[in-house]
Amino acid sequence: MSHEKNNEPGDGLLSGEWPADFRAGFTSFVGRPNAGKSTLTNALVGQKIAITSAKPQTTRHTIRGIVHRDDAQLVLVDTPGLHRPRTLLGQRLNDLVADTLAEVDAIGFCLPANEKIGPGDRFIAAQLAQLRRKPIVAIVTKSDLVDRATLAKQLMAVADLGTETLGEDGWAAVIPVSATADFQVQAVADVLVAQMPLSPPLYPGGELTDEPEAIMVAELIREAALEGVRDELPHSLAVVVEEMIPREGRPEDKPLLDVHVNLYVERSSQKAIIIGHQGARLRDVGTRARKGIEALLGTRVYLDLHVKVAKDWQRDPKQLGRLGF
Ligand SMILES: Nc1nc2c(ncn2[C@@H]2O[C@H](COP(=O)(O)OP(=O)(O)OP(=O)(O)O)[C@@H](O)[C@H]2O)c(=O)[nH]1
Repeated sequence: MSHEKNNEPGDGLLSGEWPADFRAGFTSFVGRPNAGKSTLTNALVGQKIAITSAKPQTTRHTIRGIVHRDDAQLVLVDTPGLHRPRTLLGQRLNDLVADTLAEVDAIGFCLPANEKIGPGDRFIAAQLAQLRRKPIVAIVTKSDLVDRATLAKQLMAVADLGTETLGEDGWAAVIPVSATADFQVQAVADVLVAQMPLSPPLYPGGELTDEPEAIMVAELIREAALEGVRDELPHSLAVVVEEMIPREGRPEDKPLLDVHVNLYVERSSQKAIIIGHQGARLRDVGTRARKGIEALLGTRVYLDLHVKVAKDWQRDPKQLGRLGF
């Protein structure tokens, strides 16, 4: 048997056979809030997993998507927006980011094509410079939003930022992409794969995420709950899946999963927003989230949502611990 194509993509862990030049490893996207990290992750993985939104810092959990290819496996660790700590929550997020980055094989630093390099980007670049000798690929996102000349200028400016912060060698590569227009998405994967070590596949094929199902369920609910009210509730919503248990006494071919979930907000005014007039909005959120969860888990779901007020949870270490941060 030739050793190039003797396995399903990523199935090597089970079959014990993979090409000698197979590469596998971890990578993580960093960048200012809204830089396009989640959208790029989704485009690469080909399934909607990470939350995307028009508002900054919605990605609170580290979510991995896996790109399976015949020649490589790229495990994407989606970090929250690296930003200057303001609240305690911000501090925790930054610790999480630093821990995550120390473990990955390469970093993709996302900078939007349509925004001038700013202090936020420089701050992140300076942080990345401290992770000595970790390959960093500069990814110029949203390139569909600018014309060629502007894109060329931005690529130069980004390259300059690399040599300013990392010294002569600068970034491992600079590459433009548009995740929404499907421009250069494969090229980004190629560039990142080139930075991965030679390694057998790390995960069996077909596995799209390494995240506990509960976290993905929580993300789906959070996304549904924020829809249309992001302006009122951008950062003050935490979703905790308390329980996911198969309903007893169901026929084998018609299982039902009971999912009990608490949504935490900071103020009772926010609770009212989530719930809506006579609970209409919450019912709607439940219906939409349930469809997503059923699609994700492949089983029928009974979704039980409760909204609770946890005062100032972003600043209270005890609350943060309870909410899983
Ligand atoms: N036109 C265009 N818009 C994009 C592209 N990629 C992302 N966006 C938009 O930019 C916004 C932010 O994208 P996200 O992927 O959520 O950004 P993020 O970096 O993950 O943001 P945080 O989670 O806040 O850190 C969303 O409204 C996206 O639809 C792109 O390639 N082209």
